[in-house]
Amino acid sequence: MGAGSWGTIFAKILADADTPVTMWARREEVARSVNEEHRNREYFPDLVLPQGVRATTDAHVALSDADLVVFAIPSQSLRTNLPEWRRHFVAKSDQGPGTTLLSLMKGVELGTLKRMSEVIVEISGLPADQVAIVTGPNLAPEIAMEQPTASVVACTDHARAVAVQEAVTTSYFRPYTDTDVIGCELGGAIKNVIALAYGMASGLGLGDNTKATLITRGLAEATRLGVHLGADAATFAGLAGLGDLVATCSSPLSRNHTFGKQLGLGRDLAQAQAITKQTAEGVKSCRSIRGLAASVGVEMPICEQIERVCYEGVSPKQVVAELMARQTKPEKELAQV
Ligand SMILES: NC(=O)c1ccc[n+]([C@@H]2O[C@H](COP(=O)([O-])OP(=O)(O)OC[C@H]3O[C@@H](n4cnc5c(N)ncnc54)[C@H](O)[C@@H]3O)[C@@H](O)[C@H]2O)c1
Ligand SMILES: O=P(O)(O)OC[C@H](O)CO
Repeated sequence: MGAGSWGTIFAKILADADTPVTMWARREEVARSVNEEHRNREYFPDLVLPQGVRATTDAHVALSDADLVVFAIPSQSLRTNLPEWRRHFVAKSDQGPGTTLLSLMKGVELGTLKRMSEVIVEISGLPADQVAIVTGPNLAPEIAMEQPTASVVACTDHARAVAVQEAVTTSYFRPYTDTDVIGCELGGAIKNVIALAYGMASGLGLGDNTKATLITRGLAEATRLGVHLGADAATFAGLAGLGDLVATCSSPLSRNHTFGKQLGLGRDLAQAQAITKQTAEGVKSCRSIRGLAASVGVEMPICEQIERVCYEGVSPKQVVAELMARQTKPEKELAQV
């Protein structure tokens, strides 16, 4: 569900793993180009998609026979789409182990402060055991070129995670399984905000010490929130945590990095949006993640400062000064949790 950057490349992964796939696209021209030319002209004009990838704009056609329903739209748009989609997959879910609902999205919902899998459980009415996520260092343009990467399939039902793992294993995509959905999902959402900070540091012309500090302290604040919300601290040292954080922060292919760089160069939110034009999930998630942290009394100073740059007009230079002026403390605060 979603024929954008990641939806298209994930469809390629499924088809290359011999799992037939029907992509749902919003626009007729996108579905037509996939079916007639085996290309998604808008997102990857030079990439020939496998024969096993079909596309439709009809949600019923995409969903009614699906064993695995994959969501790949911007996080904040999931809630408005799910009630209509749900009608088509819930009936099928009465049979066998039931439909698996798989989120590829990396965000936290504004207002409810829910992770994407929580939104899916709430609206689908299906048990959490039927909802899985895929997350990790997975920049779609690199995977489009079949550059090797690893990823994580997380589900509270281990057997279901293994089934998804089998459905998406290829010579270039190596998924591991995990049952820590909370940690994996938070790792994916928070790294987008830290990548905004890292991009901002690039825009300010700051060097590798600053960037390494952002990655390390960003990981510390992600871990701190995760552990408070029931995640396993070790998850944040893995692909869904450190792996994705490093890839997204350091890659010019990352939309969050690119957006942050524009902010660091002195553009405001509207200007950065107009220049980059793509989904940078951290811009909205910095608000919900900060809200989530506040709701459990956890400090997330980098996320907080990114929100101030985005929504309060504070300059990136000023937030650097404020982060550096914070009260000094021991590094390994987790020991105190
Ligand atoms: N692109 C990547 O490399 C990548 C990798 C891993 C995870 N993700 C995550 O996957 C999710 C989707 O990202 P993407 O890169 O595919 O985004 P994208 O912007 O490339 O594509 C989004 C798709 O959703 C559709 N869409 C947009 N607004 C919609 C709405 N209101 N209702 C229905 N459909 C809508 C668009 O038409 C498009 O097909 C994000 O949460 C992102 O963080 C992306
Ligand atoms: O382009 P970004 O910043 O949305 O990052 C894409 C993926 O999440 C990287 O794993």
